[in-house]
Amino acid sequence: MEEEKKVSMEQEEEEKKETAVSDVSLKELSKKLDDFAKERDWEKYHAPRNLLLAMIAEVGELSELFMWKGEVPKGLPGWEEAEKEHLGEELSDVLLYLIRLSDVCGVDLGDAATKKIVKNAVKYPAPSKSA
Ligand SMILES: Nc1ccn([C@H]2C[C@H](O)[C@@H](COP(=O)(O)OP(=O)(O)OP(=O)(O)O)O2)c(=O)n1
Repeated sequence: MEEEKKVSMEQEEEEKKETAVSDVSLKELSKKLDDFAKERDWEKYHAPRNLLLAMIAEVGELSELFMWKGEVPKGLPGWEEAEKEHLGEELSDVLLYLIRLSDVCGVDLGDAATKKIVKNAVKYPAPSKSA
């Protein structure tokens, strides 16, 4: 009985790992990054300039994946699954450092980005469709 319970818990854990977490918020990620830094006593390293440089280094790693490939069509046809997985990791590193940087600078990134989209729309109005 106990053994069955253990097996089903293990199955549950495996399923959890495979389920995509696509609707996570910036706030949730920010909290996870804060916990990650606190648990390792890494807050002292997470100063704004360090985080900015770390993010730029990750942008370099992201660029390497596209280097010398010529133009890459949308959807990345022909890329192997492993390459796409690697791309996801590099994109995540950039995003995570950006979120952490915003956080330690006291910027609410979700709010700032939402306001910026509105500002962009005012600066670049869409052409009127009624003409
Ligand atoms: N001081 C640190 C070091 C790492 N990380 C986290 C944020 C990034 O998501 C990831 C970066 O880890 P690595 O520096 O090991 O970089 P990579 O994962 O890209 O490994 P590699 O450079 O070996 O490919 O870890 C962090 O928060 N603070």
